Amino acid sequence: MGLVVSICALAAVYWVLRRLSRIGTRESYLPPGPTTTPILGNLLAFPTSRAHIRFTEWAQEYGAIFSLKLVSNNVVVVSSAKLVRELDMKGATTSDRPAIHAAEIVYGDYELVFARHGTVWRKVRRVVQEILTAEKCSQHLEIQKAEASVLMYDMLQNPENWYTHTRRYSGSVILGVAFGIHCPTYENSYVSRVYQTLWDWQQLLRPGGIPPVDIFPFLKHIPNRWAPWKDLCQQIRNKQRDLFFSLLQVCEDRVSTGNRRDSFLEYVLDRQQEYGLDKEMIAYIGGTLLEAGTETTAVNLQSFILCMTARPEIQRRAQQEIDRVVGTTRTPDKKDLDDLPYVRALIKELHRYRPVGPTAVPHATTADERIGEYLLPKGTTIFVNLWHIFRDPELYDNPDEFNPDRFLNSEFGTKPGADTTGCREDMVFGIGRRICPGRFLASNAIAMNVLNILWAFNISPAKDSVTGQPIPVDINDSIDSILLAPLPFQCEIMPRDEARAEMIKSQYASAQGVFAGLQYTYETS
Ligand code: HEM
Repeated sequence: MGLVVSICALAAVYWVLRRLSRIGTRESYLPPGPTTTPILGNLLAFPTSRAHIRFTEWAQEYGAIFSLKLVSNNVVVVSSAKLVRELDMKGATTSDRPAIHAAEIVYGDYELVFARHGTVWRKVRRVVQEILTAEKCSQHLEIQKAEASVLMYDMLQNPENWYTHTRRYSGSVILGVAFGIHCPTYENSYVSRVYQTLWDWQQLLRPGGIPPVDIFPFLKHIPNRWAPWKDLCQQIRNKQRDLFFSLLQVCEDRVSTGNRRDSFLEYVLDRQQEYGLDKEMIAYIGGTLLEAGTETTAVNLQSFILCMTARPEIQRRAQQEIDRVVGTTRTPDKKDLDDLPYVRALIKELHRYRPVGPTAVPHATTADERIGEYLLPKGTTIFVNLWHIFRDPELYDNPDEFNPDRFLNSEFGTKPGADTTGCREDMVFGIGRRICPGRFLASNAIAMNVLNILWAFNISPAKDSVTGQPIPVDINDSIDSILLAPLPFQCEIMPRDEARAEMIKSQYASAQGVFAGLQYTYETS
């Protein structure tokens, strides 16, 4: 009897050890990837910053699809347009988000960007998609145009603060179209509150921002007194809710008093029953638009200024084209873009060269799915490495060069003979069913401001105060964050002539008429 017990005990130990030894080991059906270590897999090798660069190095070594084991979690990184097309087509099983415990605490399941694939996501996504169609966004072009006039005026009056002006601009546009609010300044405004909460949230989301609870779920159960990050999540949640619900209140008051501003949120409140939304969902719809639309658009503009500072000859060529079509007696209009092929190509090249989200937002599978020749089990996290796709030497000649001409020579900027399967113009906005619903609003913003800024200003490197020599900018510079934002840098922004400066001032004055219909705010609370 004793012998039987001993054999059983040994067998149990052997079984446990075998199971343990498999943890962290890559299964044969997964795509290849860097060598794993027992239990941890690739956890220690997972990049803690600028993931797109490390992912690109791995793609060069292991191919267009590779995998990482984070203990028992599977992560797959896709780095080719062809495979993105497969993801686009297999949206039914690849549209979830990975479970992120911090996001669960901060947002519950209400914030669209992080929401898991389920009833709430479907309901909210439908509404957001409906209010952000190209047609609905065109009804708000007046606000976007007026805000773009303010951006030009701010750059004229106070060019050294151009970085903050782009932030005010993008925040105030969303506040205008979503809530009917105009923020004339960055400081002490709703916009700076949005940036503060976004910053806190991104610090928390960074690898190492909190203990790895998503990989070691038992960490979730550590009592609050030993887990200060739980408090931090709660504080961010409280700050966000204060902001989201105070903005909702503004719109509810308008609806109830009839003092309307025709904003998205008023539209949603009117259809609350039809859409089956509760108050919580509506508040988070507004909050999501604000958080997802503000920094992304500003970063896009900041990258534009960076590229123009670094490449004056491209700037001149675009200005010459605009001058031929628009002239000097009026400011540009978005419709002018139809007659400006080089400027259109410049915008496409900007998205390729500096994608706002170089690894997009990770998706996750809701069922076992085949991508390429591999099996991705249910629950696999999928990153799309846009950075590598847009620098794929099989697709692009000299991919590290900022060169709008490539988009004049072919639809997707690709080199002659390249296989363009899966290439699409809006890939920078994401994949499949989760594609960015704000892409029409964002595209209007970039078009208007690129036209305005090139028409109005000459942008050049700042001069060293002692030597008078231009201070070169690093076109690859970026803040270490999920978005590829340039670090704030100095440049000279000068009106191209006095007549244009006067026109900027008069357009700014006319824009005040548009804002008169909106609620002004310097609100901080
Ligand atoms: C240049 C500007 C922008 C870029 C490059 C951008 C890019 C992206 C990307 C890559 C995603 C993830 C898509 C995916 O998971 O496959 C996304 C999601 C999202 N974006 Fe944008 N975005 C921009 C502006 C905006 C604006 C202006 C808004 C709204 C006003 C917005 C709202 C959203 C929302 C709500 C989601 C989450 C969609 C979901 O998960 O279902 N974005 N965006």
